[in-house]
Amino acid sequence: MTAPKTLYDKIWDAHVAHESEDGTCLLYIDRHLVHEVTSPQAFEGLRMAGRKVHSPEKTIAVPDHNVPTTAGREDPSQMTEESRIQVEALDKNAREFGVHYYPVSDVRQGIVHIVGPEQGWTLPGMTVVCGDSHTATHGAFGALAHGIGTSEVEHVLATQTLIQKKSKNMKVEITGKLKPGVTAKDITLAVIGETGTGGGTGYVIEYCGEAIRDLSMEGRMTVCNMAIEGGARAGLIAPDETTFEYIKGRPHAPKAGQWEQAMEWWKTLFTDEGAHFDKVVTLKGEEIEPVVTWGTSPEDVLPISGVVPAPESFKGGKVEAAKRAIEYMGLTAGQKLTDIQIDTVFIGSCTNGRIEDLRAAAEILKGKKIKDGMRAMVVPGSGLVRAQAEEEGLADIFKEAGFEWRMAGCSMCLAMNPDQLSEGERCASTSNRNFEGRQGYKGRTHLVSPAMAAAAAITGHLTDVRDLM
Ligand SMILES: CC(C)[C@H](C(=O)O)[C@@H](O)C(=O)O
Ligand code: SF4
Repeated sequence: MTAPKTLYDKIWDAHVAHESEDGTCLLYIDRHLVHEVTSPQAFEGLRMAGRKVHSPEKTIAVPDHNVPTTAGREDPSQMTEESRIQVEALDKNAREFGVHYYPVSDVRQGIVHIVGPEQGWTLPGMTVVCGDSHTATHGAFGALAHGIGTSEVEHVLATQTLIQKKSKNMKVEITGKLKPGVTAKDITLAVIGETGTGGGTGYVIEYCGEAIRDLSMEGRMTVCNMAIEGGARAGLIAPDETTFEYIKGRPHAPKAGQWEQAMEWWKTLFTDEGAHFDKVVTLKGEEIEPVVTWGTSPEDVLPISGVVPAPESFKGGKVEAAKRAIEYMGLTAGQKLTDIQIDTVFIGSCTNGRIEDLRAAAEILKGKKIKDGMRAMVVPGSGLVRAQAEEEGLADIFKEAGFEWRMAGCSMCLAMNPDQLSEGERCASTSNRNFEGRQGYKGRTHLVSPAMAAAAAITGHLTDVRDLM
């Protein structure tokens, strides 16, 4: 009998094309997602070497980071020079090298990590890479998915392989049931609050347990999306009926005839009884509260009922970091989190820009208005999410509440397009990073779930969404 394997071991073993004595491997890559920020030099490298894209049929390109989200955005004059150059380069490269391409004018355009699963490109047991750290999102399907650098993008374009060393196995188990008002975003933030941003360094995380099994595919994507903020190479979840159900019928999913064969492989994708994990973290689902970040690192997580911590309550170098974070965020130690006033709300990003996220926010906003003076925007993760939300009447709920209803893109998640915070503005954001200046120069970010973002938009301060339910 062979030794029991983890899900990660199984996917890894199935993709190793060559292994060197020092353990460095050449991995076969099933899907390569490409966006405009990290690909221009890679394509240019190919061009200069006179090479072609090895597997254009496995390469998917979509502009997302720089694209404006307002009407008339096809007009290049809406972008800064730098943004325009990147978007135009992707357009030229995608067409010239013949890869799958969803330009801004295509309703399927959106954030690469939302478009991939939506179109059925991401499937269980695959290796998926992209020149983007949030590629971890695709791990929700039981795929080994992670970010790569621009020189690796060029390598994958040219060879459909990647040089990698294997990470260690980590298990994150969320037992039991979540309480009402607690979501996948709260799980993933709570895990980072527990492990810290370095807790996953050197590991691939497998998320498991009843609370994970109970999540929809979209919730699972939210969880895996932030594996990277926990420091992990990738995050993954074993596929099950929820996964297969989601995939079936998507444009690039296996068709009738091929489906059964695919399922044979997919059904083997679970961690064997007794397989070894190098690290295990367990959280009780029923103990997770709706959470927010108070500082400038995704690990600065607290239940919404908490107070801004005293820097002295931290250890070692963290004391100084906490002092700086509190100062940057314009807060005082001991201040109740629910007393923090918010002036901007951003609902979107590859963490929380899917239809269920919009439904969750709309559910809270229905028939209500956002606080006077509040700037609030919804940026659907793809054109198809946007269309679906319009069809379901969610767009009307957002607009009637006072939200701006935008076109798809990364938007204020990292402010590479015109959607930015101005100095000192404070945002409740459904994105994944609260770094200094991430959403605009000297802007301040509190990471929350979509329902919590909606609650803050109504009250004008960080709010326990359960008070509005
Ligand atoms: C621009 C891109 C390389 C970057 C990433 O890799 O994550 C961005 O998507 C982000 O979220 O910060
Ligand atoms: S939505 Fe944000 S986190 Fe996701 S890819 Fe875009 S910039 Fe990165």
